Amino acid sequence: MRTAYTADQIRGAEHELMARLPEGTLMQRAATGLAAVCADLLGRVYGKRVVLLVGSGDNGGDALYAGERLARRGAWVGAVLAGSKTHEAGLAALMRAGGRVVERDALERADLIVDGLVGIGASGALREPYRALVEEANAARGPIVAVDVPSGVDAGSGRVEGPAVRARVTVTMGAYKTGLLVDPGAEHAGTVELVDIGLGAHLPDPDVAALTGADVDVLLPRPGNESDKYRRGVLGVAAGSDTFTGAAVLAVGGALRAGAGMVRYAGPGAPVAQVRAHWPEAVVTELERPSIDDVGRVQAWVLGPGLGTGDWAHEVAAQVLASSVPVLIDADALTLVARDRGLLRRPAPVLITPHAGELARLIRADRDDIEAARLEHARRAAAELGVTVLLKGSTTVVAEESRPVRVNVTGTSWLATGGTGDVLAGVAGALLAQGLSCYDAASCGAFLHGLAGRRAAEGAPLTAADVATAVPAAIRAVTGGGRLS
Ligand SMILES: NC(=O)C1=CN([C@@H]2O[C@H](COP(=O)(O)OP(=O)(O)OC[C@H]3O[C@@H](n4cnc5c(N)ncnc54)[C@H](OP(=O)(O)O)[C@@H]3O)[C@@H](O)[C@H]2O)[C@@H](O)CC1
Ligand SMILES: Nc1ncnc2c1ncn2[C@@H]1O[C@H](COP(=O)(O)OP(=O)(O)O)[C@@H](O)[C@H]1O
Ligand SMILES: [K+]
Repeated sequence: MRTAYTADQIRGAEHELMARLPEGTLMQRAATGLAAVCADLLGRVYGKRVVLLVGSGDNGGDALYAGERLARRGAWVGAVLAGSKTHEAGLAALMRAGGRVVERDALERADLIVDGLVGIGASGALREPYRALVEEANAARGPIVAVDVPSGVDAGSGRVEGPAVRARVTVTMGAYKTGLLVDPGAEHAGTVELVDIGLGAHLPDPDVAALTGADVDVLLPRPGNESDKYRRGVLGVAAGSDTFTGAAVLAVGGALRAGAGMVRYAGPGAPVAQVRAHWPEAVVTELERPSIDDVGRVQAWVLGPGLGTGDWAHEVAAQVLASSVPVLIDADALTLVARDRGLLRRPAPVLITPHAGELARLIRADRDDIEAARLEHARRAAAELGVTVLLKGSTTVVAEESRPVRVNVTGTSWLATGGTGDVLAGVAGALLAQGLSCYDAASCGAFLHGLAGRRAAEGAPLTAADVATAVPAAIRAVTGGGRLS
């Protein structure tokens, strides 16, 4: 599990640790790690031009001491002093090592730029002259190494207001910051390198967590000798309408590929014909009226992709939600629930899988605000609605009350194409039916879906059906393949 923390949590841990160590120890550890990453990126250090952007706080101090180390190895190191004050001891150390203070035009010819403008001490959008410096650094030819967080990215949320550094690498001190895992911050951070400064034992429960392949391996259910199709978990899918048939096909496909023992599909005539044609494996019930009485027993439901939002759909949704098993609510069913929140009052667990637009309707927020502050809104929705929330988009996040938000680190922007969300609903629904909690089904589902997306795309467009096809390969990749139980 990769864990991440807010700026306040990091500051608290640093405070505790600093009290036990000689002054300046942590900054020296940070600078050593930072200089090592810079040296790796430069290849040969001797003779290279390194420009440090130095703000008024300790983030600038880290940059200056790393600059000192690079200057001692023969680099030409120039510091652009941007703040109202400068870390004096750091600047003196750089000077002693042969570094110098330079003007901003040195950025143009830099082989490497070190962004030490602001770290976890920043508040709000960058002010001048930092803004202009960031824009010049982003436009320069040399790669940028950001110290702790890219300046302009809010360390605690990943929020970006105004200009922000676009780093090749971010060298982060002591622990990951939440803003490095969540877009738009994550996108600005480039590759994140963690420098161990000894914070570990002083850190509280994390703010957010990201599953790794090994975590998903542990959580994924596998059939054993005692398994049969019913015990593995039967998923009901209430999706599709005479207008939207594809969503049903894709959701059922995702579920079959993600290990459901059986999938029972229920819908009207047109999607029934399509599901039958694509998936002879599914057990299909054609609904003559909006009733799920004849569908048979299931351990979980996926409700909503392509379902429509009229009276028929409302009645199907009400019946599915009146059942006593977990329900994943997606797409059109989210619209129904936004209109009639009473549908969510049920004793069994609910997982909702909105994109930002759908969540905006559900919690009456602005879509752009949600995109800009995904964590905050996913948390708010989980608390307000009393459900588990999987918020889709460039960074998918899973929120449930009293648990750290899980951030998904797989995925690719090639997934931004019609129907991939229906596949995700099927995948996560199949995991629910196999007994995972909403929290685990959502986060493992997002992980596998993202991995399947990457495998299906490999740098080129994909279709939603390709993503479903690639799900078993994604599962094999995390489980090591072939293990029997
Ligand atoms: N503590 C530790 O043990 C360790 C800490 N470490 C390092 O220290 C960093 C934290 O240092 P920090 O607390 O000094 O804050 P920091 O991020 O440098 O910025 C603060 C200054 O920036 C300014 N400023 C703020 N907002 C602004 C804005 N919007 N636009 C423009 N300016 C703005 C404001 O200055 P002022 O406006 O007063 O001039 C403020 O005083 C941390 O990220 C890590 O790199 C490591 O060495 C490991 C050990
Ligand atoms: N820019 C992006 N980067 C990564 N993944 C994305 C991006 N945009 C969308 N996705 C993913 O693609 C899927 C789209 O789902 P959704 O919006 O429900 O589409 P649809 O309704 O067409 O199925 C989600 O899993 C989402 O996380
Ligand atoms: K920085």
